[in-house]
Amino acid sequence: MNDATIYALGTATPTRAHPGALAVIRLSGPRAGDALEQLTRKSLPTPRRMVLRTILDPVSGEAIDKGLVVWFAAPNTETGEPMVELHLHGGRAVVGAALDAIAHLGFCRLAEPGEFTRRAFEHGKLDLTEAEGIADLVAAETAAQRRQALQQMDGALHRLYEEWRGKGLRALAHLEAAIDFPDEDLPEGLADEVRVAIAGLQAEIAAHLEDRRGERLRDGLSIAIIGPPNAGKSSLLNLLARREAAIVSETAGTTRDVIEIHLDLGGWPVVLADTAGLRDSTDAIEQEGVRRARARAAAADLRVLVLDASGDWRAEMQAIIASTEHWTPARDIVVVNKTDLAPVATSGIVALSTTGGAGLPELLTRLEQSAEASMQDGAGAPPLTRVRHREALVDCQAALERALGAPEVALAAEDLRLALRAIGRITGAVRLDELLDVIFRDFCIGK
Ligand SMILES: Nc1nc2c(ncn2[C@@H]2O[C@H](COP(=O)(O)OP(=O)(O)OP(=O)(O)O)[C@@H](O)[C@H]2O)c(=O)[nH]1
Ligand SMILES: [K+]
Ligand SMILES: [Mg+2]
Repeated sequence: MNDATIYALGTATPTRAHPGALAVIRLSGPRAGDALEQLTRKSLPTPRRMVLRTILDPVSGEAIDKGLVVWFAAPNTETGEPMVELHLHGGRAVVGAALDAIAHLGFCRLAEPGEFTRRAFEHGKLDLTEAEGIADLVAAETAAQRRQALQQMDGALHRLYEEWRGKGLRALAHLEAAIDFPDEDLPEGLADEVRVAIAGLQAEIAAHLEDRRGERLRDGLSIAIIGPPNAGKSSLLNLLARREAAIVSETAGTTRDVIEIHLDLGGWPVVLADTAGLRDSTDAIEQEGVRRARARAAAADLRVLVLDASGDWRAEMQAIIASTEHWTPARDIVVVNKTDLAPVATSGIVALSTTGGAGLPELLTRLEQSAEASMQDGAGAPPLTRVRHREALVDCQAALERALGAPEVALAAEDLRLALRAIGRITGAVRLDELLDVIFRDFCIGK
């Protein structure tokens, strides 16, 4: 499959309304150099040097554009293969003719989605987590998402998972040695050493699984607006969204479904949810709304409780906090709304008026502080970012647990192998010959 030389437009597809000033077309594969020679009718330039060339159609000989081209010689390229970049003018006709010209060469094909990165992985230029980091970087919408993706692309997760795999491999090497070379002089207390190593690994993985920062950052921090009917929850959602996302009315019980909007809160991506007013109701539909509101409040990373300043807000606050699962006083925020009707001056709460906008700056500051605090739980180690990794690590933990409880060394070794295979699945690197290397390095058996 990698015999093919592939090509693709690397920049956005130009449209009539949005032609690009520039367009970059990339080629990768064994005949990328041939392609450049034939498209320019000149020999290859010095690698990694931009040179000005006229691009010609190989069939008609017609000049298509004049642009900067770069030749990258393998293996020191992004994919590990010979590569070419064509920096052209970004209009539709230029880009269309240039792509046609490459097709006319007869030995290149259009790249499939992600194929350049996949080739980089196959040539050992990056592991799967780094490849995923690239995808996340391209998809990043906020500053914090960009930082996390960049860290992952730079190998932060790769190094963490490889470190765990290294620890597991050493423990496995001890077990393998005990199985394969029972008469050899092995260090004493081997079983204990292995036990301690496995338990240590389990603890590290457990802490990593607990840490939700990475997933929050990729998917958005979940914030639920809750409170009694008519407190102004939907008004607050609309104020933060700067549009009429939810219906506002003086009828108590207006909102039924959970309504979500996406926000950038000081660089943190947020999914903000408006919910039904919490009260006992005989209306079956409203009851369902209240059930959903409570479920969302419990599942959210943060909660904003909105109360009506003109009512008995202190009593309502106490009742709702007491009945809300996972209410966290240090993070969750109490907003007393409609302060245009009844002023309040109480510390610890945010006094707001969604109609006049009073108190909005304070609320935004509190929200940003709470978001930042949630995102920084367990900061330091790079966070888990994907369900794929989480699932593999859960499998890994289960296998480690079985290994600890195994009645025989051979069974423990098998479970440990499965645990390592699960980690290897994350990075895409499971090679059995590595195990032998580790055995001989650690023990010098047969010397
Ligand atoms: N005076 C005043 N009225 C407000 C304020 N905020 C909201 N309201 C009004 O209060 C009423 C209820 O607002 P909503 O935003 O629908 O309240 P809600 O909490 O979403 O209500 P439900 O969805 O029914 O639970 C509307 O008539 C709003 O115009 C405020 O700050 N001051
Ligand atoms: K309402
Ligand atoms: Mg509402």
